[in-house]
Amino acid sequence: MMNKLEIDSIQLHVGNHRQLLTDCYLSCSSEEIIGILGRNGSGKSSLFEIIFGTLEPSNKFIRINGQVCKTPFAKKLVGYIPQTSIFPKDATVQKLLKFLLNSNRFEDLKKNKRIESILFSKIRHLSGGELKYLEVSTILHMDHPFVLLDEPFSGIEPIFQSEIQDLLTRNPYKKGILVSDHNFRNIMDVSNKLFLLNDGALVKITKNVELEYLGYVPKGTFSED
Ligand SMILES: Nc1ncnc2c1ncn2[C@@H]1O[C@H](COP(=O)(O)OP(=O)(O)OP(=O)(O)O)[C@@H](O)[C@H]1O
Repeated sequence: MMNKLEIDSIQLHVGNHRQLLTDCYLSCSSEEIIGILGRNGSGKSSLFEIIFGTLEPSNKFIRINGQVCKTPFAKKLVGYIPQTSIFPKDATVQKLLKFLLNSNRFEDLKKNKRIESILFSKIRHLSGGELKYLEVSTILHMDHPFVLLDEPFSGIEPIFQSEIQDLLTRNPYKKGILVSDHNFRNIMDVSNKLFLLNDGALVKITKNVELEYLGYVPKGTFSED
């Protein structure tokens, strides 16, 4: 089944009436990977929490398959991997996966060599790369039709960055994916659509050089001079 997530009219104020998000529109369909770039503090994590349903802005409009949805997480429509892990540290990987996944999906994920090799380890003993790989592969095997990934490549060694990219592009259960990170090349490699969160608005990027014009990357990153 093809699913569609639409967000619109997001208004978020923080602190002393500062308006952090003013004009965010995007739509994401099954199998689409949408990359969201933005400078530190531009509001990417806040936007994800709003879409997930755990941060309440002054205004929002979120529709899933045409239905307005106030708390997508409660209806298991959206899964979220935040920057900092929330997986329970004392559980073993196997125990956690059996809890989070149905038996078919568990068997499926267990075939993955990386997962197989850490199955009996405790979460607290995984390396940063192993943990992020586990989190991303797990959320992609859960039931939510949409997944939000906040900085899955940050602080991760190159081999794992590339393996996490592979997880996203394989996307076996055809989820709609929103992914943000400061490693813009990883994001550009995996995404079908790219946005820059700039001055509170989601700006659609169609040519890489626009990221220079908007002051997100240094001059010369994509242009000749
Ligand atoms: N309740 C609050 N009161 C004051 N400022 C806030 C509040 N919540 C968020 N902010 C500010 O809003 C900004 C956006 O934060 P957010 O974490 O969403 O940005 P981000 O783009 O994910 O940043 P980063 O890339 O550094 O993780 C930050 O400057 C933060 O300090």
